[in-house]
Amino acid sequence: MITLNNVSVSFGERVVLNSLSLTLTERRIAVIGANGSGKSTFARLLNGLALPTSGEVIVDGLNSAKKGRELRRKVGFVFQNPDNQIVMPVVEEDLAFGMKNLGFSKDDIAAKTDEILARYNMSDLREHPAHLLSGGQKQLIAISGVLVMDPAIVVMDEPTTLLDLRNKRRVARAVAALPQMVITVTHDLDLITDYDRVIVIDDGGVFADGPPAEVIAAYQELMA
Ligand SMILES: Nc1ncnc2c1ncn2[C@@H]1O[C@H](COP(=O)(O)OP(=O)(O)OP(=O)(O)O)[C@@H](O)[C@H]1O
Repeated sequence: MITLNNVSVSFGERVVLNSLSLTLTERRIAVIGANGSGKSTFARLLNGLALPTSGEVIVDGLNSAKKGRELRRKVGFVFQNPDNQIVMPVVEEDLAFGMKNLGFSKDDIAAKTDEILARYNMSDLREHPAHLLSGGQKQLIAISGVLVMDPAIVVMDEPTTLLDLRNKRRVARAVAALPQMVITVTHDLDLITDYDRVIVIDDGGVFADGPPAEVIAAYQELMA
């Protein structure tokens, strides 16, 4: 469970999020809103990449301002641009990187690498140079690099922006099959029609919050 208690975030004079109080328990939660409305900032709060200027974020009992390391272990974060996430030159090295940092054994790393590449039909990419992957392959490898670390919660910041329709569907299927709680920031309204809850951020606050059909309709009206 994630709780935001009166969370505000300001950058200098600019108040990006203003006194948000939310409890997040659903398995699939989407966060939508206009460009610059504060969605990425909201996502980054959830694993301590961004800290509240005031108020607090509590994730399964961990206060983000005090337990940053533990929080980042618990909450996997998929960045919008996979080039910011893929850090090693070869696919299998990249997948191993996070696991090594967490102290996984060699056997465990090999088994998890095999499993995740097979799961997404990418076993033939194991020794592929990461910079030569297509945008969609990179996005899937970036997501895989987070999933192999077994986070309890997955936060994704626009995971389908670079993708063609086929790869969007691959990512949507991959996300649908995850056992974890997933929070997705997105402009891709097709991706979230099956979600449990959609939150619209606007003007620093929550404009709408509820099931996809009615919240997406309210958002479309707001943007009209
Ligand atoms: N580290 C930072 N320092 C200063 N300003 C920031 C910082 N991070 C975000 N902002 C500002 O906060 C506002 C919200 O940014 P954010 O990236 O959260 O929006 P977003 O809703 O994710 O936008 P988009 O849909 O365009 O990705 C923007 O005006 C941005 O310039």
